[in-house]
Amino acid sequence: MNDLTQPGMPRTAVDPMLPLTLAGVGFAHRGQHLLHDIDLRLGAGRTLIMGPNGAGKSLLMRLCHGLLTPTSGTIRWNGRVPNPPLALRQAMVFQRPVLLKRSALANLTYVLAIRGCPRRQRKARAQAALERFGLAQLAQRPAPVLSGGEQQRLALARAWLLAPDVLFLDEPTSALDPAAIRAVEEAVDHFHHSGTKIVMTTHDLNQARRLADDVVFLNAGRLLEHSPAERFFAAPESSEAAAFVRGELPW
Ligand SMILES: Nc1ncnc2c1ncn2[C@@H]1O[C@H](COP(=O)(O)OP(=O)(O)OP(=O)(O)O)[C@@H](O)[C@H]1O
Repeated sequence: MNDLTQPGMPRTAVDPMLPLTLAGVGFAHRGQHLLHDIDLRLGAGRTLIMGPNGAGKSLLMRLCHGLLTPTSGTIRWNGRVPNPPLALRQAMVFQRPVLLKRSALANLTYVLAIRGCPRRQRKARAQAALERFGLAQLAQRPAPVLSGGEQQRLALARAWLLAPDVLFLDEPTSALDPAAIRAVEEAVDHFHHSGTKIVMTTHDLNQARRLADDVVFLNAGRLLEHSPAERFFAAPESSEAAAFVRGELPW
């Protein structure tokens, strides 16, 4: 199997994944309702999911990515129910990326191998990805000893090799210094400009202002607002979102 397209060239044009639509999606665990009746339609561009701690942002992303199954409602990708081929066209980067205890380079050649990339192409493609994300000098360094920012970029380089149509990022910069945050934001830009749909959570209002095309605002497991970013920041509809934008809702 050689399932990889060239990184930076999502297959959206030939076989669109989007829109992603959620209808009446809920998630309950041990009788506790954590997400309630979410209706949402996401098209292209950068969607930032915002809201206070415990609002359900990560849960919502995990449901969209297929790591969890809704206990009510439906999720559709351009009308299709989630299935393994559609899952392969998505990637997710976590706040603390899960990396192999091998070199940075080996983390990348491994993912190429399991996606069926011919052995002779793996090293060059992995090195190109390391270069793109500013990690070329660190190719032989074991991934566990990389700094937080470097690990994040390695996780992004790995996702880049998968050429995802959709990339989910769960608080990818929360523990990083300003230079590392900028590097991750540039990396997100690479994806965006190559046509990858971005769905990302952040607690950083300034980052959301820099990156967002549209904002999904959650509070206590409910979707209170989904608006173009400009409108969300200038004139939020709900009192909760207005307080949040003023920095008054607790994180
Ligand atoms: N797999 C799970 N099973 C049961 N409960 C969960 C699960 N994942 C999250 N929760 C609970 O659901 C609620 C929402 O969690 P979630 O991680 O989505 O919040 P969040 O908005 O991402 O918060 P934060 O900003 O703190 O990261 C929390 O109360 C959490 O404890």
